[in-house]
Amino acid sequence: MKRGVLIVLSGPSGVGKGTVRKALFEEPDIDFQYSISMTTRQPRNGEVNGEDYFFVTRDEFETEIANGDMLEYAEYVGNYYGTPKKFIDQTLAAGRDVLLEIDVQGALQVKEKMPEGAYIFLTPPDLAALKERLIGRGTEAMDVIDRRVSAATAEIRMMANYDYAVVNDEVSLAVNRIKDIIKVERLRVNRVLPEYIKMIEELEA
Ligand SMILES: Nc1ncnc2c1ncn2[C@@H]1O[C@H](COP(=O)(O)OP(=O)(O)OP(=O)(O)O)[C@@H](O)[C@H]1O
Ligand SMILES: Nc1nc2c(ncn2[C@@H]2O[C@H](COP(=O)(O)O)[C@@H](O)[C@H]2O)c(=O)[nH]1
Repeated sequence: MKRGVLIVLSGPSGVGKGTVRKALFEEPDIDFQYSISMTTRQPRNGEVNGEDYFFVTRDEFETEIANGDMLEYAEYVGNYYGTPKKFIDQTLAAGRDVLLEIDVQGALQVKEKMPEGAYIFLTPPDLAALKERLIGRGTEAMDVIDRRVSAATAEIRMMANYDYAVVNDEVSLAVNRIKDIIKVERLRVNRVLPEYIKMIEELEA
């Protein structure tokens, strides 16, 4: 059985990864599994355990690390964030496509282990827009926003380590760009080539 496609959507906090991912998953032709991350950060209003994140204590997170259960993890602005390994292994082995939405440190760790994935860096039009988005979201205090914007300047320098860069100027445009990347990736891993061959045969008939 063929393995699923691994897409890693990454980029600075506030660039719009979650917004773009949710819009992407509403597209009728997208059938990806979403990897729910684990974090030690406190839930925001409306966030649901097991849907947005698995919210755990630092001790619980460190036990997962010690047991080798994390595909990757990073400490970001004072909290742990990481990707449970079992879900990724099982989903890909079952031939299902999976999307990770993670920070830059984590994405580069996954790339070391799974270079066959597609690594997409979502970038803001500029840093001022990034800060405005974080302020507009209204979920972090100003000192945390400043730390996230400061982390972003180092993260944007890592863009060249990715396979693709996508500007999130408008959500619908970013979604279409990512859908094009997914098509290319499916062709690359030979998953839809038969459909194209059938199309060519029909055109030639
Ligand atoms: N293209 C866009 N234009 C304007 N605002 C946007 C755009 N994309 C997202 N936003 C807004 O920016 C804010 C941050 O978006 P979002 O929470 O999706 O970012 P994120 O990258 O997932 O952040 P984090 O990594 O911190 O979870 C939200 O208020 C969202 O509505
Ligand atoms: N390395 C990882 N980073 C992750 C993961 N899940 C989310 N994140 C990133 O953390 C920051 C902050 O997230 P927030 O929800 O507190 O705003 C952001 O860049 C996320 O993309 C993960 O599993 N591993």
